[in-house]
Amino acid sequence: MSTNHTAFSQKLLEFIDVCNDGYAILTADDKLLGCNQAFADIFYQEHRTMQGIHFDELMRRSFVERKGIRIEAENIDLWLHAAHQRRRQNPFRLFEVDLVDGRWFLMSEQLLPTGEMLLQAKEITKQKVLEDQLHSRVATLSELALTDELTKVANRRCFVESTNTELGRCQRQDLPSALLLLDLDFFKSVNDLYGHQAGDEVLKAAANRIKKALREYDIFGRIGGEEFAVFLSETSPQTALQVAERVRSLLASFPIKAGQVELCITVSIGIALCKGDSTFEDLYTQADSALYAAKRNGRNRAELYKLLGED
Ligand SMILES: Nc1nc2c(ncn2[C@@H]2O[C@H](COP(=O)(O)OP(=O)(O)OP(=O)(O)O)[C@@H](O)[C@H]2O)c(=O)[nH]1
Repeated sequence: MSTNHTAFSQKLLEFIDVCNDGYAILTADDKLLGCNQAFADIFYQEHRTMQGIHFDELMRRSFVERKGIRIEAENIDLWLHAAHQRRRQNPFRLFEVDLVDGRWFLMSEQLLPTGEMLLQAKEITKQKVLEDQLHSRVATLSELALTDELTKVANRRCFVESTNTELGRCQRQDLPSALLLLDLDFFKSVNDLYGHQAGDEVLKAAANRIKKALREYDIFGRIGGEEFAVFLSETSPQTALQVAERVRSLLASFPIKAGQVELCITVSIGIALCKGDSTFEDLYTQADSALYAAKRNGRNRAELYKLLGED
């Protein structure tokens, strides 16, 4: 080795000693040849005491002492087995790890043809925290864009989009489906007699109660002031009628508490059955016309849209 080379290696070691990034070298049989203190800090260890430790042993310590690398596994042997499937497969590998104490590191593994490995660990906790905040902000914004603020059920846009997707699927697979439009009866008088806030309470409670009468996979949304809608995919006409009746009777069965008062609230429902290539707009118009009939025929009832001449 030339003098210059030796000087370079010596300087490199000095830099590595004070570097914020962790450095470690593993032998071909996976034992720690040496590391700097920044690397040892990941494992809460003193770098001089780490020499000769096998990679597996280092991971076992993290697992047992719950210090260092976060290892979410029931069985460390299985975890090590999976880790060895990923390690030493390519000359270079980059991956992120998180620690039990919440820190995050970007790790790189560089393999020499001899099988020795250089590990570099760069702390990326700040970037990860910002990334997390950004993700949760995006999630909140998407949720706000799709959810009705008052009742927390799907808003009109979300309902229409989801229904269009499901309607298309049912039509492609030739499955029956139905659209229900629900409108609370004489709701204006709730506002007029007890105030807008009581009206809001009624809307929230009614939405909750309607949801209880539905199946997990039914699409339910608030599509206007006191108007809700339900799309029932893979549902026969008989079942659609039963669901509408279940919703109607559950709402009428006991009063809704709104502040100091208890109010008897009922709902009128219009039902449209999907036929052939009906669009959402077709179904909506038909359900709306059936809803109008339900109101006209005395409210607190469900009506099925029928074409002229149908039974
Ligand atoms: N409190 C409250 N009221 C709302 C909201 N959105 C719409 N409304 C009210 O809902 C009422 C709807 O009344 P109408 O469409 O006249 O019908 P109705 O009194 O329910 O009578 P029918 O539908 O014919 O049985 C109006 O008074 C709206 O102001 C809301 O978010 N909160």
